[in-house]
Amino acid sequence: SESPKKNWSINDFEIGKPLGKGKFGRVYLARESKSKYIVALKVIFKEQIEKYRLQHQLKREMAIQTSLRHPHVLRLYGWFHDAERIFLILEYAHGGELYGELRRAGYLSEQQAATLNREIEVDFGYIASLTHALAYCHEKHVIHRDIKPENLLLDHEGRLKIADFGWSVQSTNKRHTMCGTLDYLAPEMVENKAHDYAVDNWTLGVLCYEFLYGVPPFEADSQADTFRRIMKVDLTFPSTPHVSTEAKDLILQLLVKDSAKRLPLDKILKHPWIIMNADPNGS
Ligand SMILES: Clc1cnc2c(Nc3ccc(N4CCOCC4)cc3)nc(-c3cccnc3)cn12
Repeated sequence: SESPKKNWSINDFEIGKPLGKGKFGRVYLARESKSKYIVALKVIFKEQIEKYRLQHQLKREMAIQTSLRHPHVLRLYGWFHDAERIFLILEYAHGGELYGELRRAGYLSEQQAATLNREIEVDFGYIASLTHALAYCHEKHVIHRDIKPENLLLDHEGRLKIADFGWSVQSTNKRHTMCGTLDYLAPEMVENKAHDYAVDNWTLGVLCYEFLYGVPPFEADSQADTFRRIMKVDLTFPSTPHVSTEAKDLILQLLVKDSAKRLPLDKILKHPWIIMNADPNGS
């Protein structure tokens, strides 16, 4: 909704059920009283932000997410604050977390993971959608750096929405800050080396593997072992479930240690695995 710049307050909203817990607060279903428009209200406690000195990061997340307009990026409509809390007015993703779907299903079909066609319109599956969204973010000089199933939401039609730009950065040059969870970290992040856009390409490879096998590729019992597996790119493909050689080929072209050698986003969309799953006459 293109609401004109308005200084919102909590009295403009009816708060509904909690949708989930974020790192620094909770997310609630909410409705704007006048328009009856449904939103997600993310409540962040100032004292938590001050304690971890994340004010600038939160400001950056808000500036970035407000500036991004893409069908696969969750909208941030605006924000307001009171004495102890900051409220983000976010697009409500009716389908909840992709994580939930992945855990319920165990793993996704190749069609669902790569791309899928709907009678009504060409719609893209998760990897294709993510690639389009990341290409858009990279055009706007934004590296997300924290793409993981928990940050991927689904709308009422099951379309993917990237949320939680808490760790993204407006990339002017190479970044050095450590962030994100372990499983999805590219080697250069794990080594706390300079990194750039290509970290998101690596993460696409991690997610592609996880969508098809139900577990991330470098999962291990301890953080140290996960680090080691990432640094060695210790990648194995279980024989089950049957995954096509094209899917494995794409994963192998993304999980490459040398960030300059990872398949660029535009080439991902032309990869045989994506093409063969975009069934042109609708399925
Ligand atoms: Cl931001 C934002 C926008 N929309 C959401 C959302 N939407 C949403 C919809 C529906 C269901 N349910 C659908 C029926 O089955 C039960 C779950 C959950 C979340 N969830 C979260 C969230 C955050 C943290 C943990 N867990 C969920 C954040 N969101």
